[in-house]
Amino acid sequence: MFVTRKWVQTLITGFQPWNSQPVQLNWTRFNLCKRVREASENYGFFEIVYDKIPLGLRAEFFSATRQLFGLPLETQKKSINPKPYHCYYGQFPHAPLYESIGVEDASNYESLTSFAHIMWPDGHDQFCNIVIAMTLLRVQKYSAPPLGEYVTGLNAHTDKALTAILCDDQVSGLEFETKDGQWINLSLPSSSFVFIVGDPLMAWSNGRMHSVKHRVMMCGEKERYSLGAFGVPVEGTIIKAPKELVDEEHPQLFKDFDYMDFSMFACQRKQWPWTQQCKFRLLQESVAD
Ligand SMILES: O=C(O)CCC(=O)C(=O)O
Ligand SMILES: [Fe+2]
Repeated sequence: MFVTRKWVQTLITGFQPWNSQPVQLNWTRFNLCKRVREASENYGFFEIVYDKIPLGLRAEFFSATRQLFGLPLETQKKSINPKPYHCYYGQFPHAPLYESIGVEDASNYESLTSFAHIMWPDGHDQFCNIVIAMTLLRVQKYSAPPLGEYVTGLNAHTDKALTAILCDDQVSGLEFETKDGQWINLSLPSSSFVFIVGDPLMAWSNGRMHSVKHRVMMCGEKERYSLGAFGVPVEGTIIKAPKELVDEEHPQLFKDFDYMDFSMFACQRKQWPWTQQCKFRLLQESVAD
């Protein structure tokens, strides 16, 4: 499953701009785009039911993920990448249960095999074949909390990627904050994924889409693994609200900004993964003259 530029553009063209006629799409597609847009505006996340990935492959994927996190810590830390969120993260005092490993360009076999060679001296064909069939950018592990406790696995934050598509190994824990301030737990069926609107998509849509605050809370005896395919624009991408979404009634909320500058800015401030600080301020500061 890929989050392609075209796919994200479909979301954008699914908008019915305030000042023009609906985009000409066939009726089913138009309705789907409308529902995606409404969910993105009202909730900032929605469930994708996609049963084309065999459950066995999903299970194999999480077993490969367990193998990866089972490697010595020094090995996991070897995948160095200067780009934010693209390497090993973990051992944070604020989130002791949390660890993650990012793989850049994971749908590309060559970059995947070079990652596997860093992790395992002889490479790991099986790992690569499983991952390529799923596509990923980051895998997360949350250790089980102390018995009987309900503990934060990942603090509340909004995503700095354009979009995220997540699934887990059927150990629930992902929670979303609704617009009226309630936290709701999402237990995903094994054939589903969740789509999340990130801050840049919120800025790109001139504030129409809602970059929803979410967190991971852990309870019970099981550790939890999740997979996140994050939509990261190519270097040099400028996030700029389309003119159709800007008018007198809806002035441009954010200055145009370079995605990579924003991502570096968010990461350098060591906000991640605790970026619940007002995203508007973060975006505005990052693009300030
Ligand atoms: O592990 C999860 O389900 C959530 C991960 C997440 O929100 C993130 O990595 O930004
Ligand atoms: Fe997130």
